[in-house]
Amino acid sequence: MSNLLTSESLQGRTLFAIPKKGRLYEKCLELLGGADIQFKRQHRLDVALVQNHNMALVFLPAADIPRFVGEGNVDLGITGQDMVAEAGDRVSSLITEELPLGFGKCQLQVQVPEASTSLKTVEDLVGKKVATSFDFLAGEFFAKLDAKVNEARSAKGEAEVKTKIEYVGGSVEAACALGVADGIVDLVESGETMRACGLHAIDTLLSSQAVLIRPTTPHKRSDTDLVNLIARRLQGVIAASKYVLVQYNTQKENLDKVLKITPGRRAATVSPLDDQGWNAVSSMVLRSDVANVMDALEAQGAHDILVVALANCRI
Ligand SMILES: Nc1ncnc2c1ncn2[C@@H]1O[C@H](COP(=O)(O)OP(=O)(O)OP(=O)(O)O)[C@@H](O)[C@H]1O
Ligand SMILES: O=P(O)(O)OC[C@H]1O[C@H](OP(=O)(O)OP(=O)(O)O)[C@H](O)[C@@H]1O
Repeated sequence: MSNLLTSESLQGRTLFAIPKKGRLYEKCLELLGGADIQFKRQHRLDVALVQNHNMALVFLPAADIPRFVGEGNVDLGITGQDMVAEAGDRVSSLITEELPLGFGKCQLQVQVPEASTSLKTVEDLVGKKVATSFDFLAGEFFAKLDAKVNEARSAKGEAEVKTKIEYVGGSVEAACALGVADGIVDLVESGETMRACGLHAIDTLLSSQAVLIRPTTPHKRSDTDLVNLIARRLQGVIAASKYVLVQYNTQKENLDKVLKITPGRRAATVSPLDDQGWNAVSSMVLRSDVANVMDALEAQGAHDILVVALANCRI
């Protein structure tokens, strides 16, 4: 295979857009590995041919992926739900959110200096300056708020006010300290960045996580079977990360009680043990519940409780 990537080498290939850097990048690579999508990304190249499928990966800024997917330039993409919303109704109406991916979880929040005595609610920011990289969503949010506040103001004969949305490309949290803005709209996960900058959140515009997206109307070039196959594989990897398999032995007289604790997704598998009076049980359990489930099983007399991680699954 030639090392040179040209539009000809992409011809006929299904195109899958992946964030080229940032918070979602590493997780996306793990996901692709789990789905056995094999590729080598050459230094400085934002396109990589997939070796075991008629597919190419295109590494793009997370913010551009909704538009490329919506307009059918690529057949599949991963980005944040925040980016889909920020792309606006025209683009998001062209996109189907195929699968929430369970990582890149964060919230888009309005933040103001914690020490401020005059800025306590979002209404206090009306007519002031707000810095953000999400100028569409923040613009929509404050336009509605402006309208509400202005209705009350006009009833009192007061002049209209308009909140000024100031676009900044990054390090948004610095805007208040630098005097560029009175408040900001930015993403919060742990809240560490916000607190380190002396800010606190006073409202939430949306909650977001990474999502697999595809064009609602596939491009005529698109290989729908391959797109569906990849989506199913990714779904398997995500499900495997959410669940574990719990296996244990129980006396038959306790079976009803332990099956209430581990009912399984469809039903638990119950097998005889080579010891009359005992059964072996295996059941899928949400990873986040597993410690509580083990405690409860032990309290009901279950023995030899094992938790097995799933490398992959189809459910
Ligand atoms: N702190 C965070 N925790 C979890 N997910 C986040 C966090 N910050 C951002 N994200 C998610 O990752 C996406 C990409 O954000 P990121 O800050 O990595 O952007 P980027 O594309 O690297 O751009 P830039 O570095 O220029 O800001 C966001 O749209 C959001 O969905
Ligand atoms: O609540 P926290 O866990 O502190 O995360 C929030 C921070 O993460 C994102 O920025 P990132 O670190 O990705 O860099 P950026 O500012 O360059 O976008 C976001 O813009 C916040 O600054």
